[in-house]
Amino acid sequence: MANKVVKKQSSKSELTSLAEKIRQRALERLSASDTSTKDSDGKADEADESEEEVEASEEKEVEEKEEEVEFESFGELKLVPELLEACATLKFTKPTPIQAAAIPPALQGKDIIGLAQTGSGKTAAFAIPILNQLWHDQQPYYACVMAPTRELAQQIKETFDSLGGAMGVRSVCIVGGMNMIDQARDLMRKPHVIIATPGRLMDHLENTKGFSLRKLRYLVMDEADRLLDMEFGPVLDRILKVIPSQGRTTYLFSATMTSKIDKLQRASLTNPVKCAVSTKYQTVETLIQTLMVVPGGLKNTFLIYLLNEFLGKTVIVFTRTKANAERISTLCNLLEFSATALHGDLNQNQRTGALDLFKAGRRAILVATDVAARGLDIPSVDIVINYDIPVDSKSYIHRVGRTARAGRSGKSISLVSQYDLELILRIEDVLGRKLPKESVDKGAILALRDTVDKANGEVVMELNRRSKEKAARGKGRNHRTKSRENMDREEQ
Ligand SMILES: Nc1ncnc2c1ncn2[C@@H]1O[C@H](COP(=O)(O)OP(=O)(O)OP(=O)(O)O)[C@@H](O)[C@H]1O
Repeated sequence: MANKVVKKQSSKSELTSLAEKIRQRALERLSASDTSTKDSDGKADEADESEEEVEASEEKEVEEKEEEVEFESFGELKLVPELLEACATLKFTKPTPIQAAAIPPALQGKDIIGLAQTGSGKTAAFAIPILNQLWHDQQPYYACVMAPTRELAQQIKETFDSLGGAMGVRSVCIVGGMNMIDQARDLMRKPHVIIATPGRLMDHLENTKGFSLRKLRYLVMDEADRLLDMEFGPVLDRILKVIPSQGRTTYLFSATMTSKIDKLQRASLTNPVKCAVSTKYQTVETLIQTLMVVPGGLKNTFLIYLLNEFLGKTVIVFTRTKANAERISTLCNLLEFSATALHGDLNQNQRTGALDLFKAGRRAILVATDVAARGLDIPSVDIVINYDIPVDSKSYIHRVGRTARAGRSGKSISLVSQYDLELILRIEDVLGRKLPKESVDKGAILALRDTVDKANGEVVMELNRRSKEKAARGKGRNHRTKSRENMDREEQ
């Protein structure tokens, strides 16, 4: 954990001195014109990174698996010894409920729709049956897993590697933002499992000689509802055209799943079994969710107040826009809360670097857009703060699901301004309950306000300056690659 300069305060005099300290530090740093701890392009893009609205219609389309089966150990699932060993090494003692529900029908060769809460072990629920089959029938390009973001694809690869390493499984991660030629070389090494974002996978299917998925046996869509959305749909349709429909097993997994028949048809499932472990869109019991009503113009101050309250904890702050993520992260650093940003305006090395810094505990705060909302498994996230309320409820579920994972506890706080009331009501509706309000120390807020506002003003000016510089540098540059890169829509 990065060194802490601010301590949790309570009395009024202490608060004033806290504000004074922060102000002092801000002034010192501003005069040194150093407003960020990392390289950033400061692009002021207000593009909305949210997902589409939750589907209201509940159409019945697949057979549901009713009975809940409990297994005391993975041994009862009759897996190959190498997989049992890997589970033991990973300290997976018994299957989680989604694993207990999905693995048996998957081992029988069924198509699966897996629906379970965030952090409940869905990755292993689809990786284990694939690896078990692969052991009996080791072939190149055996399975392909698609994920909506690069970071999630990388994480899924790590799960396949740790579960399949002992049986010699080779996997490759094919995502946007990385070198095509290196990836083509990796593909030529005939890996068994390909984990990919859709745009880049399509690129290789079209352009990499000798690479095809004609013999593919398993197709997995993780965060399937997102992949089946409009934005990925056309690329997905093209991918599905060039992989076999006969003899292919398909798994769809997510914590929130579309129930629209046309979308599910896009995935070309054959008599799927729906393994739904909890009812729709539930969050885990170990997660405490609250909200904080924030008067207009005080959002930044409330955020800094909260970060100070949670000093020493690991926090993800979610924003709706890339520009906000960059601004908040810079603001935090200026006020000496160690933060890093993760959003689609960063190049892939910066994105990977940011996540690694956070995972390693070298930054206590990750300020991210929804690019980090789905799937990322960082076990030590204590708190999720919604700086901006997501415009759809699904996104809320995925964001708060970054904490309280695998049975741990966690907390989420949503900052609600007068503009967000409707959004929060919709979220509460989906959750089926009201979110309790956090109390706030008004004295602390008042004491912090000037310092935070001033620092924020400086940050905005600095980011604008960088943005102009970048625009000037970028003028006349060739943007040929842009349209293709845009197919990895997680960047948007
Ligand atoms: N059987 C098990 N026993 C103990 N821990 C497990 C087991 N299966 C998975 N885990 C751990 O639980 C954590 C969450 O798993 P995973 O990332 O697959 O969740 P998820 O359901 O995909 O979440 P999300 O919906 O957010 O993507 C991981 O750290 C994983 O290693």
